Amino acid sequence: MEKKSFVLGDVKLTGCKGSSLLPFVTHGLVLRSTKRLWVLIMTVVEAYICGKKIDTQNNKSELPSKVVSLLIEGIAQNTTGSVFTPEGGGNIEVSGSPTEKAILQWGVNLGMDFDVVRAESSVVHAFPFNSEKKRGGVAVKVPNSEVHIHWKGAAEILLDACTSYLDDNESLVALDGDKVRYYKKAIESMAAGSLRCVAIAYRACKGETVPNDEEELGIWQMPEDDLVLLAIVGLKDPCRSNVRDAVQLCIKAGVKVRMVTGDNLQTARAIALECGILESNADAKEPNLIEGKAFRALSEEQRLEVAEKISVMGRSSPNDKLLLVQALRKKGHVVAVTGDGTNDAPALHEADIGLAMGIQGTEVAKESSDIIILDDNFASVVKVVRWGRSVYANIQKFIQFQLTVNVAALVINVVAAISSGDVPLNAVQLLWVNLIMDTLGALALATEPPTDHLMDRTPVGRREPLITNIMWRNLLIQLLIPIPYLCVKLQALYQVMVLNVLNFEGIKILNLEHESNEHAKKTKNTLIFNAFVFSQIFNEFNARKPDEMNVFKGVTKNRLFMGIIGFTILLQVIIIMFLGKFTTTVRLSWQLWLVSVGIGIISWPLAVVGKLIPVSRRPFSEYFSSIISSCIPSHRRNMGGSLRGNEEVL
Ligand SMILES: Nc1ncnc2c1ncn2[C@@H]1O[C@H](COP(=O)(O)OP(=O)(O)OP(=O)(O)O)[C@@H](O)[C@H]1O
Ligand SMILES: [Ca+2]
Repeated sequence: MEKKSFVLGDVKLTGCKGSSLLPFVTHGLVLRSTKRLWVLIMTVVEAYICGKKIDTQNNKSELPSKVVSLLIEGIAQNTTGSVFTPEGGGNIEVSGSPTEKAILQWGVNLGMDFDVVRAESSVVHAFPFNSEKKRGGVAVKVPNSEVHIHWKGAAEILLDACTSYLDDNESLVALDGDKVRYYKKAIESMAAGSLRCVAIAYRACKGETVPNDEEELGIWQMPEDDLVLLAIVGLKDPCRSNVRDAVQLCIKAGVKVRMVTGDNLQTARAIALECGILESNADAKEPNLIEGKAFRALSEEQRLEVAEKISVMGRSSPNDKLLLVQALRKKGHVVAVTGDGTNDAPALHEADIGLAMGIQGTEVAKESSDIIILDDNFASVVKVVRWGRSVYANIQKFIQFQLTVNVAALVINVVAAISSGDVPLNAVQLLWVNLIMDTLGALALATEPPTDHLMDRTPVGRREPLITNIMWRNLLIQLLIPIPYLCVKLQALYQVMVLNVLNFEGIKILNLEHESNEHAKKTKNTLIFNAFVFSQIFNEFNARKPDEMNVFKGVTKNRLFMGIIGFTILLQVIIIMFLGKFTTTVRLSWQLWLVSVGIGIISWPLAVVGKLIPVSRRPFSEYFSSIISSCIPSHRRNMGGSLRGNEEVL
């Protein structure tokens, strides 16, 4: 099935789970299952070869040639990247994943001529890098009819499979306890410095031990023990400068950022501290910081318990990422996952929102995601949250506006019809009112650009109602405008209220007694209609900011909104002044125009008063449910489950 997609700044939304975009964007939590959103170009900055640390800038001269040639062979053959030398000279170009590129570039610095080295031996079998095993390898046939098995992978894992190393004199030395401790310490110190550690090892086999025919080769397990350690390198992932700020913005917006990576726990910890995911060293301990293996070993209940506390998971497998997403979703969280590799696909798919990376992301990752981050930058995730919240808030604004208009019109007409058999707002007028609120209102309110205020809000829970208590309060307060009119209709308090003037007494006060009864009634109804429309026009400003006092903030920047308000007023004037026949209205004097606008503008101070009334965070619907469930025993039984469900979310 072809996915619809559209590009929004640096993100591209793909339409397979489009509806799930809304919940995420308002609340939730970003779980990065890749470090790539964080970093720029990786480079090898530390290396341990021949049992000692070497200078990565000037390492060629101090190394024995056999070690260099084996390393170069491994780097050139055991890679998914490549090196391109432009014809006629110029800088060489390396391609591949960031890790591959860094290692290839280091190989070039060691004197590797990529094409020449690859032509010298032939690959007989390959085991592509695998996130589960954290290593990748090739078997290459070398000219002396030997087969070299080259492995490259997570340092401490590969180190465990090594039994010897080549020393300065090119002789094979057994890896004794001291040397293993030395290497482990080196890995720890590199990881603490936020370096990604990769080991390169090899093993020589006799040609006869490798199967010849294709079929046998297909099922052949390349030897992965008794390896000779060639090098351990530390790759630096420089953090993008804006990542820390973006993480802080997420935290402020109530979005918890977690890092789940295949990297070593210490590397992950150092990077998390650098990016602000972990605030201090005190934070960096279990269960905030956990290894994939430990998380995997927990029972399902235990996983549910610790999942919420986890900030960083290191050495995770693709399945750990999936388990964490599942646990968090079970806990009622809305989960967004970022990922690049094929290994991230299950987690991306399982998440409420999957965000794949546009540049580094594999096709599989992109296919499993809802949003593609075109610039591979975490700051764009913040943009997604901002825009998503804005869409959600705009829908809420529109709903509130529509409800106010509809309920007000309905109440006016129903009460009037019941009390006097006469409807002040006729069908054509209601059609016009509908046009204002449906088409023009939607255009005006739904196009409000995102504001910083959106990022200060707390997230909206998965089961929170779309119409919040604040919206109900704003709606009810606006209904106070037609109340005087209704009171008159109901023959109560008619002396004091504004719209009173417009009905029974209105004809007298508006000096319409000398006019024909029919004309006087039409003038009164026109005034009601005009005042009603102006109330809605002014209320459209209130609808922009349901929870802020200053409803005019940034209004001039939204040209479309201003244009629509102007256009609506213009159309209203045209209707009243020239299209009376059509809407059964009459022309109004300037005094009555002032009265209409005056009544309409009451909507502004009313909204301010309304916002001073505090509302509870608990949805009104829940109060009703509890009242009903306490009254009806059977209802209580039925509601039990869902109420408990809600409590868990809150
Ligand atoms: N091309 C590679 N060759 C060998 N080892 C690699 C390679 N890429 C990564 N590794 C090793 O595997 C670890 C990362 O594993 P994995 O790719 O599963 O993690 P990830 O979370 O997907 O990482 P990323 O942040 O790069 O997306 C690294 O710490 C490194 O030691
Ligand atoms: Ca990855």
